[in-house]
Amino acid sequence: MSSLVYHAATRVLQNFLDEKGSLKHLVYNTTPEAVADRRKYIFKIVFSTVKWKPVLEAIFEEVRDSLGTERTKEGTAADKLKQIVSREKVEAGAFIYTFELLLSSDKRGRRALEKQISKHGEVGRVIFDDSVRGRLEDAVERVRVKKGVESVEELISKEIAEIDASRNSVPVYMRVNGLVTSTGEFEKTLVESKEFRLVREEGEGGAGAGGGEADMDEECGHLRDSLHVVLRSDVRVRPGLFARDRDVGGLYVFAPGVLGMGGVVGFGSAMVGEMRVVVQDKASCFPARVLLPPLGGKAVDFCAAPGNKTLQLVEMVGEAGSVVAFERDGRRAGLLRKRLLEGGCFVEGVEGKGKKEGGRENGRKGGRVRVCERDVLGVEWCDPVVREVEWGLLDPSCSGSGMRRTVETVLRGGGEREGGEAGQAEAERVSRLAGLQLRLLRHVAEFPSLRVLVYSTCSVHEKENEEVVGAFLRSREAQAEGWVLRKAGESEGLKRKCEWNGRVGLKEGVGLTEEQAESVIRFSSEEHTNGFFVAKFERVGWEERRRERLREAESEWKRMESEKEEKREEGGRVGKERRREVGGRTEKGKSYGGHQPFSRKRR
Ligand SMILES: C[S@@+](CC[C@H](N)C(=O)[O-])C[C@H]1O[C@@H](n2cnc3c(N)ncnc32)[C@H](O)[C@@H]1O
Repeated sequence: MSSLVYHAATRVLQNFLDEKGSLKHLVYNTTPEAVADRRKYIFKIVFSTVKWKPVLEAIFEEVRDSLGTERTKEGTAADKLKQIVSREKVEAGAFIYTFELLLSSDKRGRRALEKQISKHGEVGRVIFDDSVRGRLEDAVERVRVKKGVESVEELISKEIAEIDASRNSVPVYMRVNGLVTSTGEFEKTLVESKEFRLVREEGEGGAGAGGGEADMDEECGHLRDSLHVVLRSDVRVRPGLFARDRDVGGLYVFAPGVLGMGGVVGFGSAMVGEMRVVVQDKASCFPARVLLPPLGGKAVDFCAAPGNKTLQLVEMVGEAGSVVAFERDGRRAGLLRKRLLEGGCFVEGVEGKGKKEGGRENGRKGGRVRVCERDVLGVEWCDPVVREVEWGLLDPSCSGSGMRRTVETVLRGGGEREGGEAGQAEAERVSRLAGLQLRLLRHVAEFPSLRVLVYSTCSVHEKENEEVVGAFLRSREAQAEGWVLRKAGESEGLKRKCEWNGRVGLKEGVGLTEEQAESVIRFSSEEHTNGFFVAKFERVGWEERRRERLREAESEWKRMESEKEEKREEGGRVGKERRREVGGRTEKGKSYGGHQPFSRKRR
């Protein structure tokens, strides 16, 4: 194993511990080209080390305690080990080398390191030094005894072990990006590769070589239930199975684990890399499908990054339509632009794949998209950028409580936190988020042309879902503008009427009537998706309101613009007078009595 692999793994782990990104992102986007073909292995090393980090910390503590009372001779391996484990933040390399030496079940790494340890950094050399190895092994034994477990394997916390085991028990969803390819082409590519076979429901047509006896699950008697067949299939067997999703057009279901450890196997790396398909949970595909902006429509994604739903909207409105995508976070807005360009969009004001020589757009099938790096709450209702938009999608920041937990999130402290102080902090966070979600809904409800608005979260908390919807419907803005709740599951954008909404367990008093509570869609693991929520609002009497509101918007915008202009002029005049007062010189640190000579536009 080349030392480059371990250097890269150490850097990835350090960046992960410094919260610079997810493991996958760091491994696949920040490691040098020289180790490109070893990335899967690097991911494995770092992922396993992260998983064992609590145990490694306990081992370091033991070593610290035993060496702390010992007078080690300066410059010896024992003395250096003492320094390594005593640092306030133990460096990433110490975790990786100790993991390989003591805990990894795959002994190849350890053997390779033993042979070539001189090529590694000081931390690696110290940990693999024969004179300290015994101390480390003793420390593991003491940790095991303290925890009262039989074997080293049992040291991993039950929680992490469970999550690790469940990682592969949910399907993988891939949505065909119609801006770059088509469902027919996608199916054909997969089937012709002989790597995959399409499992079809009875009466379903299309490309592929499915159907027949193999589509039956004899064990449980489910016949031609494609989701079921795919879910139960073995990801290691070729050809693998995949199926069309029954609710969302262009969405495909693959067996759990089809995305290899950290990477995408075979066909996927190219397809995902070229954004011909987007790995997107089924529930997260619903908001855009429920909104269903028509061809030529003017849509808006109020909280857009990283852009999965924006891509859907751009495809739906087609060449004659347009999409405005807001994102308040600069870094995420950059990511949004990049993904939209790579996903085949024509992004206004940005050169990229969307444009071809001679100014013609390259294979463009979708509408233009304008990325606005702005906080939606700072966008005036009469601002021309939103004045014409009719189809709105609001997918704001939320607690993410519906997202499946991963080893990474648990180790970062993002596990389920109920009760105690952590529970209290989480409850406060959810309340704060719910407040922001409601503010956003009330704010965008006044945009003059908006006729349909879809609200979604990846939360399972009623506080962020039903309660926000109820409070919005009772708000002054919703009442004045005529917003009402519609049945989200009956949208024509779905392949079939969606009647499951997981009402079970819904607490009383969330502020919705029985009928309203049945109009929203709640996803849970029972639907083989992440926890998710979708509500659809429509503006009653939209056509008449729109004309009137547009007139008001135009004159209000003019008034605001001229007020701003007056202020600018006034600022300039006062500034000149002040300068005259101080003899034409601007003195450093001089206060102008709190007056700002040049007012900044509110954002
Ligand atoms: C849940 S994510 C959106 C995911 C996105 N819809 C997708 O499917 O890829 C929420 C995003 O909205 C952004 N956001 C939150 N509040 C915002 C606001 N007031 N104005 C603009 N963007 C906002 C966040 O920075 C974050 O990137």
